[in-house]
Amino acid sequence: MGTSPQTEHVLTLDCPEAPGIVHAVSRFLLEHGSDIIDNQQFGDRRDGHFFMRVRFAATADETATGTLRRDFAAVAAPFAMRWHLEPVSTRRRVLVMVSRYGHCLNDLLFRTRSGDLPVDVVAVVSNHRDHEALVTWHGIPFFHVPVTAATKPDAEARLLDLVDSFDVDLVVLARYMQVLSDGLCSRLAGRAINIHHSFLPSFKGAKPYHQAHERGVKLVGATAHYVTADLDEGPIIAQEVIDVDHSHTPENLAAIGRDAESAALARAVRWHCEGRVFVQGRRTVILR
Ligand SMILES: Nc1nc2c(c(=O)[nH]1)N[C@@H](CN(C=O)c1ccc(C(=O)N[C@@H](CCC(=O)O)C(=O)O)cc1)CN2
Repeated sequence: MGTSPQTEHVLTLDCPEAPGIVHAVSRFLLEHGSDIIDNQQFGDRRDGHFFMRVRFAATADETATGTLRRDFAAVAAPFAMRWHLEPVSTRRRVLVMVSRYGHCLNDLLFRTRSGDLPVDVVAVVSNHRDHEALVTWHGIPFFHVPVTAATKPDAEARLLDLVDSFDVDLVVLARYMQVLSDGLCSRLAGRAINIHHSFLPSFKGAKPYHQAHERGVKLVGATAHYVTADLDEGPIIAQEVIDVDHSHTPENLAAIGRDAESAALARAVRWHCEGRVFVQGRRTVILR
């Protein structure tokens, strides 16, 4: 359409299935002089729910996003839509939590530093000091928050203070080996992603590689999922698997698994931050 400068936005929405949803969205964009760049949608026939993600270019003036949001609210209401409209350039603010194993943290920091992952890691929290030097080298604030059964409530209150003070959009558990309380999980619902070092639902809990070795599996893997109060039960976002064989010890499996963990977690963080992930009960819909 126009040649005037444009700003790219992403509109994500979900609502009960109904006639005219796509028509209403495309008419709204046409009336606001916008070009659709790409569009993904899914209508779940089993539960009658509809999901949509549209990337579009709108006229680039500073009021564009506010105007689009104000006007889209009127389009969304009749369909009872849940929706978000965000400039593509918005970089999500991420707080990473880690314990002793640093491979997923290191991978996330490298990907964000190299521009591969469009997020800002604004803080790192750990119950150990192992990775303080790495995080400080990246110029990111590091917070040592030790956790014992007695100190867990204070530790979790400290984490929530940091989430608020750093205006965090997403908490990433990059091999953080403490179980979060029900209360913390509900405060972080839909904005905390964990990497579990197995191909769920197999080998939940601690020491999945030993469980895998004992069972004699031929694939090991990793699962990135939203954190819920039920350990390792959260909606799955991304999974990765790697071939293994009888010659691999549990330590070999853990070493092989590190690549799967880093890859699955980075993909889950990217998709979440690009607005591609919709939670539907215990499951997710990924529009990509
Ligand atoms: N509420 C939740 N908290 C956490 C989840 C989750 O799914 N829901 N995932 C874990 C990560 N994790 C597996 O992916 C995991 C971490 C820790 C344990 C565990 O049994 N921890 C022991 C302590 C271990 C230690 O101190 O090293 C415990 O907490 O008693 C199991 C699975 C992150 N949190």
